[in-house]
Amino acid sequence: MADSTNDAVPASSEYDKIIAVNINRIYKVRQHDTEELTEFQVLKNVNLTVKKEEFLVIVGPSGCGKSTFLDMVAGLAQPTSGEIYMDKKLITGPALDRGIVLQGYALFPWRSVRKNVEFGLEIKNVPKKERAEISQRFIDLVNLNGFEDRYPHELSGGMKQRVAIARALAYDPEVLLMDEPFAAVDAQTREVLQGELLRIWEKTKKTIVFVTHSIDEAIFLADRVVVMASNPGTIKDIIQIELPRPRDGIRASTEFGKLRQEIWQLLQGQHISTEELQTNENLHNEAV
Ligand SMILES: Nc1ncnc2c1ncn2[C@@H]1O[C@H](COP(=O)(O)OP(=O)(O)OP(=O)(O)O)[C@@H](O)[C@H]1O
Repeated sequence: MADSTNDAVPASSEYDKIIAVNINRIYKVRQHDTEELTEFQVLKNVNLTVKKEEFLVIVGPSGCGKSTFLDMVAGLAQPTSGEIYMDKKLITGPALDRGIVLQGYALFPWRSVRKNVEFGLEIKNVPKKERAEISQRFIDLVNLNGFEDRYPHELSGGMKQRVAIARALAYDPEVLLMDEPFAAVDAQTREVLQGELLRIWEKTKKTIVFVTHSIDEAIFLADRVVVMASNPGTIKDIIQIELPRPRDGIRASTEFGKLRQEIWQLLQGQHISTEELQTNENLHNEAV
């Protein structure tokens, strides 16, 4: 579905890419015992601006509405009230200007790596020769050179996720929407993919909205981290991540530790001391 212009576009600067205004999402849920329909508010008054070429990461407790919000930016779901604009145009449905990378890869099992990456280009009617050139460029970019003719079941989890990223990038969307894309891979592969994603982002200058449960992943990747609270889903705070880039080796720094503690406290809604933080080794990459 195409996006349409809207008279009531909110004031925005030339640096704004996506603007969400007063987003509310209410589901009607049937009670098992009485069969009555009750309202369940998932998102309440969410206002958020994503800047052009920004890497924005959203963290928050399970069920706070992160995926719901991302689905709305993708145009796959509609708010009950409120609007989301991209480049001052109201988002009313999905379009190729927004690429989506989900947890669990969602590759086409009957298509080879090359054919998966070419999918969006086929929809855009890009001629065959050009398609082959573009797909090869993105296969190389995600370090899958030599695997072009493999099928998804012949790849590791990390490789499948690389294909999903290459597929989303190949048709050149302006915005990349990523919903826990690395949740299904092992910790080591996850760090490799995070590094690769940053390298690709710096090279391609996309605007990225990325959802994760991992505080470390959020800090490592983001320009800003949006911390959400649940019941109903609201934005609790937005933390600017001013760590220098490139960020290789940054996880061990004091600044990184401070940010980890700050976000952890926000998510817990309570104060915990540095000592407590350090004694909990699992906290590093723990799901929130
Ligand atoms: N179609 C639906 N009908 C009713 N409730 C729904 C529906 N879809 C989602 N929800 C509810 O909305 C809430 C938010 O879901 P959402 O998947 O956006 O949360 P999330 O923050 O992404 O969670 P997680 O981190 O666990 O993936 C959840 O409580 C979920 O049960």
